[in-house]
Amino acid sequence: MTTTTSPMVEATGLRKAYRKQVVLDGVDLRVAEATVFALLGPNGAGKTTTVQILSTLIPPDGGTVRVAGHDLAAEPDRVRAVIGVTGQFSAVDALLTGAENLRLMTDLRHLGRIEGRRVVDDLLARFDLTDAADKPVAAYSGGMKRRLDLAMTLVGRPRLIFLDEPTAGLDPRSRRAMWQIVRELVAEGTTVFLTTQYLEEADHLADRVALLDGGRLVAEGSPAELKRLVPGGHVRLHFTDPAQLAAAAGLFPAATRHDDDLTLRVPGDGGVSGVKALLDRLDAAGVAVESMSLHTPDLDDVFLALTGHRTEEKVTA
Ligand SMILES: Nc1ncnc2c1ncn2[C@@H]1O[C@H](COP(=O)(O)OP(=O)(O)OP(=O)(O)O)[C@@H](O)[C@H]1O
Repeated sequence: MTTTTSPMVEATGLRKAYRKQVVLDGVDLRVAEATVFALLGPNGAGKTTTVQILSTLIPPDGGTVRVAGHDLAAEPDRVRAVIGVTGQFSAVDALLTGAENLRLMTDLRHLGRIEGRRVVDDLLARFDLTDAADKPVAAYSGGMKRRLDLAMTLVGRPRLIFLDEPTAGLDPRSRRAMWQIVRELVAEGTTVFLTTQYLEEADHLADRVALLDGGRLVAEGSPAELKRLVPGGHVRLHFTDPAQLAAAAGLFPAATRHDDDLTLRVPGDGGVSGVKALLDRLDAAGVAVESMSLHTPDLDDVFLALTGHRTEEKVTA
């Protein structure tokens, strides 16, 4: 893995408003080379706007950005030369075949016939599209289209790739295939800037995660660091008899009791020894528990704790 002192992306005080609606309200970002950075946030949080600014598609109202050491405002062409963008602004032409789409990209890059063909064949094979190479993209599945989109971006050998919600709407298998491709790219030294609404995706893929809400970053860190921001997990005990719930609540003073649904939340990390000790105590006291469930904090809990809502919720402006 490559390490450099200067980050691949460095944004300071990014601001953007549409009329009176402030979309980005002073956002600072640093993305190290050959890492995955995930920008999380609910619908309308400003993720796509951030990607559009960082990839030179729209100008910010304020703030400075450097990409691979180049100032975005002063040297946009140099920035464009090192980046690739895929996702919501897909360049894939549905009427052409997968191979034709890729050839279009190699022609745009003036790769020449022989080199162009080699690159197309390599990318088709790498993205598991060789069998579908001569089919029109209109007949591709969602996962195949995303893979082709990313393959087209790679023709330009970008050092930094923006993936805007790369697995939205994909089935779990296609999602995992995309994650594997991203990991391989990063292992080769590519930097990936990802936006996603899926916290699980960020958890699996990202070295650093930033949570965007209301135009500001509310937290930034590795998935593990962010999870440590929220209180630990708990064991939830379910009862059928209010008297049994009361008895259990007496055993665990730190627990939170919910009389409406007859549950007791006992703080704990969900580890085997802690759960066993808890069950042993209930058993020794002769308390009858109907069922139990374990809950460990995930990024969803972090987001909820920091913003008061979950990422899937629609934010109304
Ligand atoms: N060209 C535009 N003109 C006016 N408002 C815009 C424009 N582009 C984006 N917005 C508004 O800015 C806000 C942020 O949009 P953006 O697309 O960046 O959010 P997002 O986090 O990417 O959301 P999603 O997950 O839905 O893509 C939204 O309220 C959107 O309506």
